[in-house]
Amino acid sequence: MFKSFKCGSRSLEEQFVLYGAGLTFIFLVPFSIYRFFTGDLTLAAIDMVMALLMVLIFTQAWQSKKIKYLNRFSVLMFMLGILSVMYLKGAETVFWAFPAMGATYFLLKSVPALIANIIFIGLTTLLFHGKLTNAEAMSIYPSLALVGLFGFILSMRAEYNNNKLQKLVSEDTLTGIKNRRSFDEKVDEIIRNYRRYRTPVSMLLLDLDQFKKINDTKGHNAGDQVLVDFAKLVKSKIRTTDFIYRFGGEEFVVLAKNSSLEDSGNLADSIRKFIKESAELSKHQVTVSVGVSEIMPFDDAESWFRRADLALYESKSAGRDTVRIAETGDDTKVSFKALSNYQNIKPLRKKANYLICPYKNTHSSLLKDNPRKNKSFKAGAVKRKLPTNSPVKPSAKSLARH
Ligand SMILES: Nc1nc2c(ncn2[C@@H]2O[C@H](COP(=O)(O)OP(=O)(O)OP(=O)(O)O)[C@@H](O)[C@H]2O)c(=O)[nH]1
Repeated sequence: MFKSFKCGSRSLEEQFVLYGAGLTFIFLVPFSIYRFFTGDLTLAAIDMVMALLMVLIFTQAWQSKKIKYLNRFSVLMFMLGILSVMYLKGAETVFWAFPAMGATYFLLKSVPALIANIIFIGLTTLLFHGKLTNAEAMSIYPSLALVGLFGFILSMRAEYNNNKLQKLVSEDTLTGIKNRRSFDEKVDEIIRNYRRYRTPVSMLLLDLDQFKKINDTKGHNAGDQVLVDFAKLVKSKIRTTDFIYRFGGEEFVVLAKNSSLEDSGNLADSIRKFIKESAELSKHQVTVSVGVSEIMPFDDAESWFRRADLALYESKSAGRDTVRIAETGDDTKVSFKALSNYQNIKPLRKKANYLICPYKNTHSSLLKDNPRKNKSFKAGAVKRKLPTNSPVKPSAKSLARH
């Protein structure tokens, strides 16, 4: 139910299992001891077994953080425990069923929790079959059914609100694609995975060219529609395993998984062409500049993004409607490895709108040479300001690199 919300390093759902198992253990142990000393050995044993199972659930949740199966297991244990108590002690202990039924809605999603509760009520009916007076049956079964029903409605409402909230914080309201916040989260996740599996991932930073002109000449609504169409078109061009985000304003990012610098360069160039030739956008003469960088072993979120941003800057400087790739390479061990990955990239240099920008000693010199070096990656969109009398001629510095 709380799947998406994180609190510290553990999700609320994980915390709930930990607190739930811990508190249930603390609650059950005195009961077990009391029953032991009052001679109720069977119930004392059931309480103790339940308490030990709570210790098991707690330690598993603490270590593995995979609480999906633990939740199901907890529900099963709760229900079996209550059914055993009701079997041994009779209908007067049925009130223990209510907290157990309520707990299922915290531990499972609403529909599985409802199913679990229906099964529980069915088993309770079998257990009490022929043992209840009509008056008892008329109060026990409807009350169990109502707890199950209201729990379900509450849980559905919480899930609905949770999903709505999740959408609000993670999506861009104009284009419907994921927003900057989701991008930050995904980049962190990709970097964590990359450090472990070393699967290549590239970042394509896309910036619409002279977008201000569209707003100024055709109005803000037309500008909005261009952004919507642009997001839709790029989304249709990338693989379903890739991700697209609106980074801010007229700037978008694609994260291409399992994609080397060369593959991503080709992808970026095909997006550039696709946008230029698309029926929806060509009437506004929309073009896009793209900067591409591939994640490197030494990267953090900022340095990876910074390379794509520099490549985009080069792309804008070179007259817009182009793709630039930030190629890493220096004499350090890390970059030597990186260089050997790019042996096949040379043919791309021949393409007119497609040039490779080798940034030497990427990690340190990027931050040293970049005029926006003090801007924090997380602090807001970095903006580059270029002369608006497009097309800007490729800068001598940029061409000199090649
Ligand atoms: N319609 C609309 N315009 C937006 C939105 N967000 C940002 N903008 C506009 O996007 C424009 C961006 O302008 P600039 O940063 O000068 O960039 P540009 O005109 O694309 O020029 P270059 O990037 O240098 O090619 C600004 O006029 C913003 O007002 C939006 O959600 N809708």
